[in-house]
Amino acid sequence: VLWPICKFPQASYTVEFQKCGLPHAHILLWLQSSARFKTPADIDRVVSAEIPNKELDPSAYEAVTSMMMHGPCGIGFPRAPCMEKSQCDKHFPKKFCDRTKIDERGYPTYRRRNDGAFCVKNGAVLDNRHVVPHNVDLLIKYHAHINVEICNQSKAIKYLFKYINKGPDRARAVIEPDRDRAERGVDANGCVVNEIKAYLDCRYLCAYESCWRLFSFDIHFRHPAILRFLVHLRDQQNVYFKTSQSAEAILARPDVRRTMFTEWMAANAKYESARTLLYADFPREFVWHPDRKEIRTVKGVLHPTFQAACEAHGLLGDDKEWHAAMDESSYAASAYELRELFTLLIVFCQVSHPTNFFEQHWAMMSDDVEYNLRGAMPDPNLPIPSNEIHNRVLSLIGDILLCYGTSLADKNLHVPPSTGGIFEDDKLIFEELSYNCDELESEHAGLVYALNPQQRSIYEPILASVEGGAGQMFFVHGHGGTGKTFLWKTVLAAVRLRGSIALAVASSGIASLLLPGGRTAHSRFKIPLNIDRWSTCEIRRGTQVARLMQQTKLIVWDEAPMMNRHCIEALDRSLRDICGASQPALMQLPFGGITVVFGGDLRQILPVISGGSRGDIVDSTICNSPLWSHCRNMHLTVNMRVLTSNSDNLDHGCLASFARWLINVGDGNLPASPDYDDPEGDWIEIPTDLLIKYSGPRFIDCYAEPSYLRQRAIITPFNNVVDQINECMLDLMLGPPSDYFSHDSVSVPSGLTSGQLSSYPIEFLNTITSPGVPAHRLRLKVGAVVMLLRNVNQMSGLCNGTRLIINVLGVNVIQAEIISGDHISRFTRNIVYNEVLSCISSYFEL
Ligand SMILES: Nc1ncnc2c1ncn2[C@@H]1O[C@H](COP(=O)(O)OP(=O)(O)OP(=O)(O)O)[C@@H](O)[C@H]1O
Repeated sequence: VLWPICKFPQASYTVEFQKCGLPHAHILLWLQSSARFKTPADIDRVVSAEIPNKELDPSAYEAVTSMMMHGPCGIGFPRAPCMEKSQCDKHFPKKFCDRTKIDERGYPTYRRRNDGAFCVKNGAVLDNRHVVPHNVDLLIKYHAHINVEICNQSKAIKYLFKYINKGPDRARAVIEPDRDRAERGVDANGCVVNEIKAYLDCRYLCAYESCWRLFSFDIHFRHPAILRFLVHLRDQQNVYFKTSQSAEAILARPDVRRTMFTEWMAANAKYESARTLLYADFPREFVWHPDRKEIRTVKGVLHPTFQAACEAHGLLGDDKEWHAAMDESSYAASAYELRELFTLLIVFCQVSHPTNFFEQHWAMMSDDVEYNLRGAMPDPNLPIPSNEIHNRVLSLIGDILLCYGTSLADKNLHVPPSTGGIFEDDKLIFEELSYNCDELESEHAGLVYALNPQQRSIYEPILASVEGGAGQMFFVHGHGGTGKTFLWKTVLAAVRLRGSIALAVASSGIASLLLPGGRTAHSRFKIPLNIDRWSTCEIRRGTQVARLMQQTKLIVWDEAPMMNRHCIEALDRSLRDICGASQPALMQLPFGGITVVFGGDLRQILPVISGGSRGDIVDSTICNSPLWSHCRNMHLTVNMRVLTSNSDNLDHGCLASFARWLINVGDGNLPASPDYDDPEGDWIEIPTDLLIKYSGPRFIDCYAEPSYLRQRAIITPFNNVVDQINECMLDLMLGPPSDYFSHDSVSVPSGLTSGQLSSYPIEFLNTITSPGVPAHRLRLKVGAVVMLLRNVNQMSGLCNGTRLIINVLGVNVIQAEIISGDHISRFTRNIVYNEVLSCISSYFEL
């Protein structure tokens, strides 16, 4: 039993330990810090760790030696209950000590003089080193083992509270048998009523807690409560702000104009009774809520309820936000854009009632559908049943969902009856076979003609493998600019113009945009995000994706070295299974007999293994996969980027030397600079002739021009520096900023109980920053450059790395223009704040 006494020695309560049947209860008294315990001598008066003098006080000697001697334990007494791994877990015997001391942490070391005092217990001689700290008067009065400790400084006081709230070590639980129902009362609904049990069904308070409450001890308090009354001259109140905030944003804050003092004046004007009170007396009848003055005011509008204010902030976690996004977009967006936005919301934004959501908005997504149906009818004036249009919109949304690798059924949307169109059930195959063969032919002819000898020596065996059905596996090594993408385009065109299916994938979204018909490997093959050596792709036999795989003749996988080998092995397992379903012999072949070409530069980014060591990273690369032994390695070494660059602005000699220098960096051939004697890093000096000296126009004069922004970027390795640069650049731009806030919650299926959940309050979640996820507050302005951090829609060029310029900042929707990749100048409306907008990183360029 551990018991705190706060007012010792005038403890006003009487706890009769012996009556409790605990004559030798182990009681720990923590003596609260007070003026009495300022010096070691004060402590010595109350707590002792020494054997009293038998001659002077026999009863004290008797009490201490019978109850407060620890042990014997240690050598010769290994079975003592305190012994753990040959050591006493209470650290007895203690050291002799001439006087009581309190260490800097607030823990006391009691006086244990080496004065020859001893007693004999269980045949062992024990001296002052074995005395448990005690108070002699308490021992004599209660005749119980009462361990007394001084809780002398605030650092140690936490124990006082810890022990109170710790609860008992033991509890008794009773499992009652289900007695005969007849003995019990049954209410009108047939439910058993056990009045006695219901009466006794009370909250359990442990002994410590109940005593703590009975004695009304404070847990904490501050006395006296002090509130500083603000006084200032008219419009001369202090305004606190961060240097990074713009003047407009500061002035828009309601707390800037309304202070405690101005509101006192306002209350005087409004309430008769207030005029009788002095400022200092005001709190007796009025309450000042420092936080309430602004919480209901959003962008200068005072909302009637907190809920309305939350809604205006877009903080409500129901579908309202998505409905509002659709409504907001409907004023300016076309039906086609609205369908894309709708699909985006369904895929990324966890809409809770997809069917309701669709039913409420399908009409606004149907303008062009009705127009097209009428155009196809012999008499355009005939009425079209709304059911027909409804289903047509659904089916168009189904087509977009397919591009995201999902379907109407997967998203709990109604599946309309089939219209019986060609390839209705195999849209993915149809899509892959619908390339324009004439265009492909002329493109291919030009590309093949231009191939350099190295590229040709790779192109031919790949085509031979595809045409002969040999199902070979290739790996094409090549540094940046050696013409890998050029080669992929040639090979893909060659296979596709023959009417065969060739799938182009890349490990990253931005690289996939460079390939014709390119997708990320994860989305194309449904590779699970949590991957291990036993994973398989989430492609079921008999599905559209599975049928597409069975028809595929070639897979080109760019930037393969940055993919964990388990992803590649998962694809191998899945393709063996899917292709082997129709021809069992294919199960024995890598990738089910499909020719697969991997490409990349092993010196570039390797797979990211969170918390992994260098060895883990190397182990996860493709060349350590068992599949590697099947791989035919080919090399591209001629830097075509240097050879073919025909820009007048570029000095070819400089470009070539830069390319050579870059290869040397990658190969580790450059010595660390003698100027930077840094044992941690490998510092390499960039030759001054490779540095570009900037002498162009200023950012503030040109930032409205997309072509200016497209060619410029600031790259820094740390997110906090990015944030600082963003703030600085945003301030340089004209116009008011808009703030968008993320909406974070703890994922409940992660095994947390509700108690554990409450230890992750929203405020805490909002402070968490992690790589790849922007901060809780995203500040944007029209004209700002942002970069997408997720693959939102690769077909539209919206993927991880796509840069856009903000054109319109709505409440729920942002309209932006793409400024990088092949989809430049495409307007996109389908970026909606909350989960999806959280994939945007504010990103500026000079
Ligand atoms: N055989 C060729 N004839 C003419 N131009 C070529 C040839 N091969 C490549 N190029 C050109 O060289 C440049 C670099 O080629 P490409 O982008 O294919 O290289 P890469 O290896 O994919 O580079 P990175 O790894 O940096 O993406 C491109 O402009 C491309 O058009």
